[in-house]
Amino acid sequence: MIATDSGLSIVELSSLLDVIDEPAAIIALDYRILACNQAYQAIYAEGGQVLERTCYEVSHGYSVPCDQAGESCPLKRCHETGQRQRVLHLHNTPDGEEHVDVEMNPVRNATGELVCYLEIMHLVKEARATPGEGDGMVGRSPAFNRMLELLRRAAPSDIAVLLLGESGTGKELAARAVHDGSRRARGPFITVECSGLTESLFESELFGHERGAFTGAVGRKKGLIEAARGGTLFLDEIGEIPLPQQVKLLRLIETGTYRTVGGIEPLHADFRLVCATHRNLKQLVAQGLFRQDLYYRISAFPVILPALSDRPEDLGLLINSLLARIPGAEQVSVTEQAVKLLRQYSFPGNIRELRNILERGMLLTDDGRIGVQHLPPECLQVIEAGEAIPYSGFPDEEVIPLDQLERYYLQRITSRFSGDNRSLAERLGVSERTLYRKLSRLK
Ligand SMILES: Nc1ncnc2c1ncn2[C@@H]1O[C@H](COP(=O)(O)OP(=O)(O)OP(=O)(O)O)[C@@H](O)[C@H]1O
Repeated sequence: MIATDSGLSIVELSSLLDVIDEPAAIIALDYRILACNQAYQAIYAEGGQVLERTCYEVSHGYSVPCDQAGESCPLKRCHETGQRQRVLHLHNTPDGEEHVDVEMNPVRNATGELVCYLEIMHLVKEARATPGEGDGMVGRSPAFNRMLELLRRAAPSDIAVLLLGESGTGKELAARAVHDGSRRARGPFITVECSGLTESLFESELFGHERGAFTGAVGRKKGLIEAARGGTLFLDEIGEIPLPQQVKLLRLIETGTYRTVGGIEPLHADFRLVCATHRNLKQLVAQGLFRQDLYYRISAFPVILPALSDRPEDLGLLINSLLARIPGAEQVSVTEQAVKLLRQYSFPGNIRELRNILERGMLLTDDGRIGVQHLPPECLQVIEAGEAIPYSGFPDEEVIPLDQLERYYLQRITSRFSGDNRSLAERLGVSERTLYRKLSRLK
């Protein structure tokens, strides 16, 4: 059809698409693939043929269009709006299902009538949906995908991104993803850990200092702003910066210039700003602990990182990915029962805590299988509505050492028992001294 309209054969059209580096295809109004480039063929054909098959079948293995399979369909949205559409999808690739940023463009004839679509697949390198090599983000849950889509939208521009999320949710990895997806990706990525920086240290670290600027300044020192030239400056834990330093930061962001400590000449800064905090910045502003003007400067594009408990679908993937990344844990696995128990745990320390649990479990297991008995006691409680309730389903097939069982039980009973330790000891049939000794082992 399109080939006839344009006078080009399918072969010519496909070779025309080869000028596009990424996988690209011409899709008919009825979802059939009319032509595609070699990059598309390499990813989606798997040695077979893709022409005349539907895009949803080739990309997802679906028998119906994406919108009928519970996903947003860029083709349908393109048809409805007449505009270019971009959506993040999980697609079948030779490496398994991976994130793809799908761009759907309308193609019109001389009278302005929509005749087909040009689909370009931007492969997402900043995140993986299958366990594999590398140290970037992994995830495929709806909450993770929404966050990834926002990061990808923000990345190409120089807009200031503010990453908000609990500790251990992956804010540093997200900051890296913004950098890697930006036009500054070849430039430096400089992290500044803001908590614990005193006023003088803050200035000399950030701005650098001249020789003799203060006692001990024996030579000129390059500041982190200079180090970040042409790249990204990542200010981690920005909520911890005291007010006097906030003024200096604001001046830098507003004017784009700074002076080294002891220096006279104003220097031009050239960085993209990404900030992160686990604090509620708006609340800090209301309490007068964070400057409102600085808040608006750094929060042009806020992105909330989901807590691990908000992305339960990712737990298995994260476990496998983290095990592949922990040195020496490549051959280690987690038993089904232990995974079941982890699924019920709330992970207040998020992915960092999961990583710690796996590292610890790896050291405790002798046979390379992390079982229930290798999990820390806090995982053996189901947390519901903020209150600890006992986990009652100990698996029959895994032997739990009795002293661990005692610890679980003591932990559980002390959080629920309303009386004092004397009456608890009495009910447990031990002396108060014995109870104290046992309780002190829990800490
Ligand atoms: N999506 C993810 N996929 C794989 N690993 C992750 C992911 N998110 C976080 N991690 C891992 O979890 C750990 C904590 O991540 P990170 O330091 O980025 O968290 P954070 O939010 O910056 O924490 P904090 O606020 O305490 O600084 C790191 O080991 C990181 O590699």
